Amino acid sequence: MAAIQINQVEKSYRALKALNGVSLAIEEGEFFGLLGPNGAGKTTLISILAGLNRADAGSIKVHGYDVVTDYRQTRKLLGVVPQELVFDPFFTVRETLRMQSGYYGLKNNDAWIDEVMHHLDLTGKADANMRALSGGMKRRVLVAQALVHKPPVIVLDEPTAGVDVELRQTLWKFISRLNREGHTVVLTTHYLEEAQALCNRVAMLKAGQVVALDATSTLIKRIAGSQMVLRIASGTFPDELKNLLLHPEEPAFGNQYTLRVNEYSDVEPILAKLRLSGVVIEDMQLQQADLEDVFIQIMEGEK
Ligand SMILES: Nc1ncnc2c1ncn2[C@@H]1O[C@H](COP(=O)(O)OP(=O)(O)OP(=O)(O)O)[C@@H](O)[C@H]1O
Repeated sequence: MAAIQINQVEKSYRALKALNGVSLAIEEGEFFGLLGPNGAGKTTLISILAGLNRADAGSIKVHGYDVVTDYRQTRKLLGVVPQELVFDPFFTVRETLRMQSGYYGLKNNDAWIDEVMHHLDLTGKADANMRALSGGMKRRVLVAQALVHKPPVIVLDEPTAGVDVELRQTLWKFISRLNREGHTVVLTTHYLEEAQALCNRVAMLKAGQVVALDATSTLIKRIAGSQMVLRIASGTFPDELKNLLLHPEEPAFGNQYTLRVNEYSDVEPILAKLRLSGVVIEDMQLQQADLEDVFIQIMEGEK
């Protein structure tokens, strides 16, 4: 059974179709990335999943339970870290986490609360009032709050937007550990490097539709290929290689040319053609394409 089964979900805000028939299944134990430019519909999808918003059509199931009709079950299965920081400023960190535990009917949850605070480097702030915390610290509490009931499915909406490197590392270490222990993790982020490093599989949303859905490594291999960056010391770049340029419509950047190569065996014939046309190479680098290249290609609509 899928951890999350999203079936033909539609949502409009007046004339704007924020989600236009989204379907995808996230398996138990996956570390899944939900990517897309601003306004693609990621937060709308997560808020429907979390029961904070209603779909106009379609359904979402968590471990087989419907997020609308079986809300009591799905809210126990899910731990959602929202994008926005909303807190009661008069409570301490520990009180906030105890209250959240109470909300799930958990008494005597202190051992786990202590462990979560420890892993998120919050122990030193346990008795500080929420209003006295920095934005980064508040975000840690938001993560801790979503984890008090040890949810099997953890959903993080832009958890690292605007936070420092230290928190990112602390957070990813802890979330990766929970994932290794069997928790399903769904992440939205604009940091594609982060998504590439963490997510086994990603979906890309564009204008409310899924435009790519695959293993991260497959997407990178299938779509982007590698790049060869050449700097020419002398000679003229031959016309017959211009079809390999990554951006043939743009003028060359200084003496630098970026070519698309699919395999290492493509490199030698390119070098031979350059040599024949009298080009002397000053510098050459082969760069493996990354998720950002894939993202840009897909969002521009060329596959
Ligand atoms: N409550 C609302 N009322 C009207 N329009 C909304 C509302 N919430 C979202 N939208 C619109 O729906 C579209 C999808 O928004 P959503 O926040 O889901 O995108 P997103 O992919 O999460 O974007 P971001 O990366 O900026 O967080 C956007 O065009 C947004 O302006």
